[in-house]
Amino acid sequence: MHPHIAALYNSAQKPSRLIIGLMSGTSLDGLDVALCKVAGAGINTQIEVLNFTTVDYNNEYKSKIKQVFAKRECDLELVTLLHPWVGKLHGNMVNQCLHTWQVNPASIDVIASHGQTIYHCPQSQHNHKSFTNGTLQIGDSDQIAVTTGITTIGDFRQKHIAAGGEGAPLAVYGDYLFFANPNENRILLNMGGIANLTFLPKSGDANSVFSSDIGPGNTIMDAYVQQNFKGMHFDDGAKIAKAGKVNTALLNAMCSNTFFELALPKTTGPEVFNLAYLHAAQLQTNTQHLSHEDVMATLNMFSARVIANALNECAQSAKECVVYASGGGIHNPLLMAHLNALCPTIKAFKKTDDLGINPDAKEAVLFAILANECLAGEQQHLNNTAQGIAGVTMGKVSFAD
Ligand SMILES: Nc1ncnc2c1ncn2[C@@H]1O[C@H](COP(=O)(O)OP(=O)(O)OP(=O)(O)O)[C@@H](O)[C@H]1O
Ligand SMILES: CC(=O)N[C@H]1[C@@H]2OC[C@@H](O2)[C@@H](O)[C@@H]1O[C@H](C)C(=O)O
Repeated sequence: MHPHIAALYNSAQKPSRLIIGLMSGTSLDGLDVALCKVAGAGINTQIEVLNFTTVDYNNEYKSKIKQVFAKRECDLELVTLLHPWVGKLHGNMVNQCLHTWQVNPASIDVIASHGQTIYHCPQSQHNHKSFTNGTLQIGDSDQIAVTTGITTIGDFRQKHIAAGGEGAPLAVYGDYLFFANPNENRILLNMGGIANLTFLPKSGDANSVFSSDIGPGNTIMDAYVQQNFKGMHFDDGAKIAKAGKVNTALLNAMCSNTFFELALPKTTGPEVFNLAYLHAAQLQTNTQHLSHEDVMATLNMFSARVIANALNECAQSAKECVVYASGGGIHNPLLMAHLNALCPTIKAFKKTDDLGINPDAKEAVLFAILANECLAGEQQHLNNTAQGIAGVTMGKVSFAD
């Protein structure tokens, strides 16, 4: 047996494993790195987050990725070069974290790497009859494995697509295994660039569980701030939006898009929800001359309204749902206040730290859970193609040498 296979076999049989989960989202703010101690597998998974940090991306990373990010046309040579470059960078960031945390790389069983999404296009979006759903994450796992000396499991989304899914959201697998609870109907809400939710009925009925993207979380707000407020990446504390007034005509125009009419579950990305989307709605409503503050107030309410609509829809199918929120959007006080006001059907709004998981770390932890399933899972507990949940094991293995 190859020593790397023997090492994986050994890891899979240990009572607990050390797995580093890596997530680089659509906001391009940084690489989330979560060092997790994972015991068991399947519905017996137990997770302890031993260390977590976000390693901020510098302007070079942001500007290089933005040249290809969510663009239908871009420089193919640059994409080809970025794939190993991002992988190597992520590997170096992991090395830097391990050094800071004083953790021996040899003690880590595997790294779970999401990579950097550069394009996401479910069939409902691309409309080419001869193609299936598509998504592309760069940041080659071989580079991460070679740079860190740690076996790396990556590229999780392609199996989901191969099995008929849209490649996202994958949160449902980790959410179901780790957060489902027989005493409470739960909605796990993540508000990153794009907002998504997982519905977990207390019945535990795997056929009723589902996960879906909702629409924009922070992505259009971030893009608008970056375009109009030099040096700013996002509307910190919603200061800009709080100084403006919601424009109802613009808000209503933004809310009318075929994506919102599609049944759940569905996925989307900044390929749809971007500044061009805003500009089209402004042209349609003759609101091109609004102040930046009024535009931001409207964008904030737009995200809140579409998220609230999805939460209220879920809450109709199960009484007394409790929402557990995560992702950068929880730090936006105006967005949170709007959500509270727009969701009378929700019993309570909480954050995932009430369930023991730092809300900023949740997505990185999710990928650690997926890698743990790839390594030590026995069978998939979820398999419902109607809900976009394929009963497959995801992830590809890269060895260090
Ligand atoms: N203090 C704050 N005030 C307002 N907004 C904030 C604050 N902190 C973070 N955010 C928002 O959260 C975003 C980052 O969220 P997050 O890291 O969850 O995104 P992501 O992982 O890239 O997204 P996804 O994985 O969903 O694509 C920021 O770009 C910003 O819009
Ligand atoms: C293609 C892609 O990277 N999608 C992300 C993005 O960020 C949030 C939302 O859109 C979600 O669908 C997904 O990530 C999470 C981790 C998921 O798959 O559950």
